[in-house]
Amino acid sequence: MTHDGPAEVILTPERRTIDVVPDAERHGTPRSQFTLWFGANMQITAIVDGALAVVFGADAIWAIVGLLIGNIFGGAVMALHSAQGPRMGLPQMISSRAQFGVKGAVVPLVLVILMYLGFAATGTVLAGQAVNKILHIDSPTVGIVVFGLLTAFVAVTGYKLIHIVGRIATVVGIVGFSYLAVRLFLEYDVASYVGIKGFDIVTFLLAISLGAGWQLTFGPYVADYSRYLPRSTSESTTFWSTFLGSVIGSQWSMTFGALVAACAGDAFLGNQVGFMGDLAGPAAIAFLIYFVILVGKLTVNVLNAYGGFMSILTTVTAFNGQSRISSTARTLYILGFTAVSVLIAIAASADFLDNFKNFVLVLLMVFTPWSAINLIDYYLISKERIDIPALYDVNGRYGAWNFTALACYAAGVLAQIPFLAQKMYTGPVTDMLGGADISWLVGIVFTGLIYYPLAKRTSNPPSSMIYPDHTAMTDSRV
Ligand SMILES: Nc1ccnc(=O)[nH]1
Repeated sequence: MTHDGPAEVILTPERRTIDVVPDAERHGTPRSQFTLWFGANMQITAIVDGALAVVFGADAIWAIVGLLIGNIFGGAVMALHSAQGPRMGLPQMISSRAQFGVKGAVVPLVLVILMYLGFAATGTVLAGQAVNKILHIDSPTVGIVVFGLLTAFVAVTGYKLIHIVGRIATVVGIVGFSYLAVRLFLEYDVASYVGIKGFDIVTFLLAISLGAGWQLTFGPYVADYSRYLPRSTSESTTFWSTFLGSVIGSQWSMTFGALVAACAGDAFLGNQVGFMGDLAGPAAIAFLIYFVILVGKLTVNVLNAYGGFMSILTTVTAFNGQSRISSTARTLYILGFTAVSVLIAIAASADFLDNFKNFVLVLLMVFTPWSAINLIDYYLISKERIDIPALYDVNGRYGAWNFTALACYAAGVLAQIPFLAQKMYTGPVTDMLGGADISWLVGIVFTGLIYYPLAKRTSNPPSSMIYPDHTAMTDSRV
């Protein structure tokens, strides 16, 4: 385990926001990436995601295989973003200024903020139910507000506490989910519900999309939690610890979800949180399972509040030129974000939430082109050399608006339309493919193919990583 120092250090609110983390503040080991992403994925929404693969028609066995393929593909992309953290020392989204320009990055940022709010609001509804079960309270509002306060507390305290919550979620997740799996096999003749339908390509591809989509939405989060690691931390260790944590955690949850859906279908989908408690059996154990659900949702929702506030700050500072804010302002940003997500959660009817989830999945189409552009520039064009002071300067190397990146981004979003299979719209190519949705793959590949040659010609990367003067950091790789 890494040493984060005494409790008063862990509980002192973090000061850094979107500025570079200097060497003196770097600490920890990549193992923290494993526990954070494992813990954040051992959660009820991942179970629901896995269950959906079966609800939409796949046999549980094929759903599990498809989810695994998707998790591996999407997990590789998200972990490549994470591997940027130690070298840059920057949160994930501000690095997009290197591709899109200081103001141009606002385009993907606004969409990322909407995603953060969407996940925070929907997650808060489920976690609020777990809080209510624990406290024996009926009013949904109480659970939602309590969960919002917990989220804000951890997010304000910041990085060190977030990693500790990740470790707790890892341990309680393993214990709780193992117990539930045993209960599922005791309560249901699981073998008689799986392997009964044959292979079907459309639902198999959907399972892949559900796994990949889940991982890809974590792309905008990841470097936020690897940016304090020592600069000497190897890229491959950061990659693998993030990848394995995220893929194993989500695959575990989704496999469980696919089996639950095969055995219990609607009984689970109609009442996910309550179903888990009932499956747990005796009231005392059900209580512990609600706690496990709460800790898993808290871990991921803290990431929503933390990444959400930094994305809002990155948007605002593109126009007012600041790069640091006071601790009070930082706290207010986080409270503001959490308050809005709580209000949406309270106001939203169950039906609205369903639509909102769909909306969030639609948002996925705007992240795949962002991932492609951010990763291709960082690894293949800039070759891991970023002029960090220029990220905060509209007159710097990256300028205010990078029209090449913005045009490729727009093209990458539009190219996916014929391939979509959403509740609101199904594209013509999707119909030709019999309903199979491969839009996320199109979003990555198409954007990459047009962006690489154009950016290669137009971009102007520095010859080594340039850190701000005040940090006295130099690039050890030149
Ligand atoms: N990207 C995300 C997936 C699931 N839940 C979240 O809160 N966020």
